Order: sequence, then C-alpha cells, then structure tokens
Amino acid sequence: MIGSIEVRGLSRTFHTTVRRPGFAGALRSLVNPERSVKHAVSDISFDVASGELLALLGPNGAGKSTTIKMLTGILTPTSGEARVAGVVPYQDRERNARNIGAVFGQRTQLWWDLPVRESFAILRDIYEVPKAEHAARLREFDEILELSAFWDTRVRHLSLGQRVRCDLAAALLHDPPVVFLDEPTIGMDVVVKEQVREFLRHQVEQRGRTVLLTTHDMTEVERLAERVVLINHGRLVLDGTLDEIRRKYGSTWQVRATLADAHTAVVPPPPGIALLRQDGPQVVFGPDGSGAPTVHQALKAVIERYEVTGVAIDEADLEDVMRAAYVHAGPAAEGV
Ligand SMILES: Nc1ncnc2c1ncn2[C@@H]1O[C@H](COP(=O)(O)OP(=O)(O)OP(=O)(O)O)[C@@H](O)[C@H]1O
Repeated sequence: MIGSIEVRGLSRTFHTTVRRPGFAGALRSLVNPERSVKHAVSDISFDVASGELLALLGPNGAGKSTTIKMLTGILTPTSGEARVAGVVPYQDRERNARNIGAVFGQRTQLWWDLPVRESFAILRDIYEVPKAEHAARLREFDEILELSAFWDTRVRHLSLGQRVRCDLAAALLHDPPVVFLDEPTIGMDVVVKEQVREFLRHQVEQRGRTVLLTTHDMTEVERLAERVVLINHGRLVLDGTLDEIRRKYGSTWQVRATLADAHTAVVPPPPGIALLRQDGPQVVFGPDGSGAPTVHQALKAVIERYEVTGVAIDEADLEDVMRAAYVHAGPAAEGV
C-alpha cells in the first residue's frame, strides 16, 4: 500500500485553437477561432502494487506522458481519479512531491549552471534530508551509477548519459517510495543504458520502490518489467505480465527440424501445430491458428513425436508481440 498507484477511469482532454495559415488566416482565427478537441487519455484504469516495476507502453502520441503528468500532479485530469501512495497527486501536489521521484529523459531538474553536487545539496535542503542520510544515499547511488567522476562538473557540461544518471540520483535522494521515469534511457549508449537498468533493478528489488516507466525500448522492457500496460490512442488496450502477453500475441514462432529419415511420411503434428513446409528432411512447423501452444510446448511436442537430428526455433521477439497486440486492439482503439 505504501507505494501503490491506483488509476480509475482517468481521462484528459486538451482543447486547442487551430491556427489557420497565412496572415488572413491568422486574422480569421482571431475573430472566429476554430477549436479542436484532443482526447489524449480516455478512461484508463490500472494498478501498480507497491514494489512493482510496470512499463507503460504505446506508440508516439498514445498518451503515456499525459498519464505520467497526471500522476505526478503536473496536470489535472478531466475526469477519473488517481492515487499515488494514497495521495491524489493533482490535489495535494506538495505531499505527492515528497512521495515521488520523477525523471523525464528529455529534461533535467538540476540547476544548469551549478556543479551537480550543489544541486544535490539544494535538493537535500528542500526535502530536509539529514546530512548523514544524504551522504549515505549518494554513496549507494555512486556505487552503481559512478557519479563521483563528474559530480563536480556543471550540469551544462555533462554528456546526456552523465546528466540522466545525475537526474536519477537527484530524483531518489529524498527516498520516495514511488518513481516515475519517462523514457529515462533515450539516446544513451548501451553501456550506460545497462548501468541505469541495473540501478533501477536494485532500487526495486533491494529498496522496494514502485517504478512506473515509459519506454520505446523493448530490450528495456524485457530486462526490467514483469508487467506492462499498453495504451493506444489514449485507451488502455492491454494489461498483463510479459508471459501472458507472449502467450496471447506471441504465437508467431516457427520450429525447424531435420528428420532422421527423410523418406518416412510425416505423421500429422499434434493439435495446435501445423506442418508449414517440408523440403526433404527439413520440416517447418508453426501455429495452426487454433489457440496455439507456446513455442516451448511446440518444441517438446515435435521432439517427442518425430525422430529428429536437429531442431531450431525462431521466436517472435517482443517487438513483434507488441505489434500484434496493437494490430489486434486497433479497431477498438480508433473510436477515440
Ligand atoms: N498540452 C497539450 N495540448 C494539446 N495536445 C496535447 C498536449 N499534450 C499532449 N497533447 C496531445 O495528446 C496526445 C498524447 O500525447 P502524449 O505526450 O501523452 O503522448 P506519448 O504517448 O507520451 O507520446 P511519445 O511517445 O511521443 O512521447 C498527443 O496527440 C499530443 O499531441
């Protein structure tokens, strides 16, 4: 309960004025403004348990950042409700700020012209963190994020990877139970990405923090998240564990086997599996579209049923699985 997130029927609509092109258009817009309505987030509900890491996924413009902005108290929803660690974020921004840390990969919350360490000291004073606690936490963060090499540098002179590592530390210095990360590793090299992921794993597993993360990086999702929530056109289209999602949408596997005896007729495969191709001893099996088994079940079935000298699997990667989920959810989501 301490760090849980509850989202119930959350919606956010934006009203904007459409700008007509040219000088005459600008004048017309002034006299007779044309309004447009954008349903950025529509009636979404989900929960994140205390100590859980959830990835909020969706294509560009799906409504991820808008959702995070409502949960961090930056935006007020048009309707619905959210609670973060028991607090309604947009009603009690100050209490919410003490319970959460937030990192927006594209922006920094550090002071541009100050050395990083001075930003950390200012945050210590704002959040009234005792000095010894602050120092101990910084040492802990430094062990994985290796900040001390550059924490005397002005923020404006840091590389992107260095800056985001400092932002992560800054967001967690006051020991918040809940952390929001909006594309934290965008633009980083693989080494730094891995460092940040290790840090996040440590914060979830060892410190019990609740993390809500948005990313377009499926490797990140596989490495970090057990559960994902997928939104598209502002609507929630899927909420489940990676295993569940793979079972539901990830049936685009193929099992390729080499038969020991190419001349024996191939007996029909078990239910759920189809023989897709045969070229001499080379046979390829795939799902038959009737609620196919997982690739591991299929592999077991093939090995048990046929005498094979070699076997290989081509499994759909998570990117394919998510694409299948979007396609499946598409028509329902379009009506926004
Ligand atoms: N302040 C705003 N005024 C008007 N429209 C907005 C505003 N903020 C967001 N939108 C619109 O709401 C929709 C959702 O935007 P949002 O930034 O939440 O998407 P996202 O899923 O975070 O996308 P990305 O992956 O590209 O960051 C988009 O169509 C966007 O143009």
